Amino acid sequence: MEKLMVEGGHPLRGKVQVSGAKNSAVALVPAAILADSVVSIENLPEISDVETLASLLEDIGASVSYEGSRMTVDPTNVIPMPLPNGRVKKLRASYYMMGAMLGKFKRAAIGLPGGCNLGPRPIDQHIKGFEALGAKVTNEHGAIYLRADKLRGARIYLDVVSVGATINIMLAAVKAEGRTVIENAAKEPEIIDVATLLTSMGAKIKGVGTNVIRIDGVEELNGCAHSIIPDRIEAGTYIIAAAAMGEEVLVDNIIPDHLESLIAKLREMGVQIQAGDDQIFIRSSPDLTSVDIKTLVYPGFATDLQQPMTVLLTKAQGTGIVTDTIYNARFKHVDELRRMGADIKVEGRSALINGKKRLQGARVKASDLRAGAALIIAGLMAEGVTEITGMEHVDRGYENLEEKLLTLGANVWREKLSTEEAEQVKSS
Ligand SMILES: CC(=O)N[C@H]1[C@@H](OP(=O)(O)OP(=O)(O)OC[C@H]2O[C@@H](n3ccc(=O)[nH]c3=O)[C@H](O)[C@@H]2O)O[C@H](CO)[C@@H](O)[C@@H]1O
Ligand SMILES: C=C(OP(=O)(O)O)C(=O)O
Repeated sequence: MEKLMVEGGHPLRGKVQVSGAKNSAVALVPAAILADSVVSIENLPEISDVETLASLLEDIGASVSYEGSRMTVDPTNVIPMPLPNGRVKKLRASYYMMGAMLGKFKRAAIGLPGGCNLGPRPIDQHIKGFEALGAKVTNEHGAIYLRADKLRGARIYLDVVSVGATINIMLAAVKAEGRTVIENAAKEPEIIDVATLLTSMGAKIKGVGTNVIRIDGVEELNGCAHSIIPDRIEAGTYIIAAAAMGEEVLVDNIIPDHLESLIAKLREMGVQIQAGDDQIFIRSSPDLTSVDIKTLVYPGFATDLQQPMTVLLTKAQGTGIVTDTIYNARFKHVDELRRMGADIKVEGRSALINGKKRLQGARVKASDLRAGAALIIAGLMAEGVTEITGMEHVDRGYENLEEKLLTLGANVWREKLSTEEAEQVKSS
């Protein structure tokens, strides 16, 4: 077990390159099995979620190889092997194996997924979609069994706008007979990225990026090459870090349009931001003003950036209210921030942040991926050294985190936990 040590107070300066999007990659890798020949995925982030998914593909007979940030998947010999718990539980996105295997084999047996503990993360809308396509779905001893004689296109109205359900239904429907219409679909850029890959394979998909997606099933899908879009959440994390501590920071290899809601809020706070074609320049200000944030489905403010944003608000003048309408329990970072001197109250699905508080280095624990990102930014801002455990969550989603922060002038390093510390972390 390791901890990240962050010595605070160093201004950030320079350029950081953003990697491929985690939340695309975790759907693109399972999608590759739908093809009948080799799929090459470029700009793949080197993160543990991708490694886990690649190992699941190997478990069902795919051949996976890497060359730098390119992954090649040869799905020629895949078989519908059950994937019970174990590694499936390590991440939420293992649920994309359900849609991909159902689409490919008309059957699948997959353990219930894991992922960040953000409160309940139901998959009823995914199941509703699979059933509408003709699958019989049962939950037996903690695993979901899907079986269909035939998949037939259907009209599916999502009761909640869900990224996961939209993608999973697309994966299951691309080879179904006839037309599938997903109504009230999510519009996140990662969904468009998955549809782009499927279209390159030969799928017929229209309307992605709107709330009605139409899919005309095809019999076969072929191999192709695809490059993943930049990670808007990783980019947002560095942008928020720069808004807190940046003298002059350039966040490069991004799609600024994907970050509009964040940019608008940061400008409202007084952060200087210039957006170019594929980069954003950020300069912090000593006089930041508080704002209120409400997370919403895309293009609203991303729930994944809510936790890092909470930290920035501890520095601003006034009181900011952060309301998470997607995950109402996504506030586990708040107790840890309080240990560092933050003045934050959680009421229902909102956090009230009283600003202009100086943070102090402390021993804190990352309870989930973006809580970890938030604590790292807090560490960069704090006086003294912050020790962050729970880094396995952060490693699920941030490629070369230390290297990138060091390039910007931060002072961060990892240390192994002593046996005593490891015991304490396990029992806390
Ligand atoms: C819309 C939204 O902001 N989605 C975010 C959500 O995606 P993620 O894929 O985790 O969640 P969904 O988009 O699927 O779910 C959105 C909401 O719908 C609910 N739900 C979902 C599926 C279902 O079958 N039943 C159901 O009730 C969820 O509990 C949640 O409140 O978290 C990801 C990781 O933090 C983010 O990258 C996504 O941008
Ligand atoms: C919560 C996240 O990941 P996951 O849905 O994979 O747990 C995230 O990307 O912020």
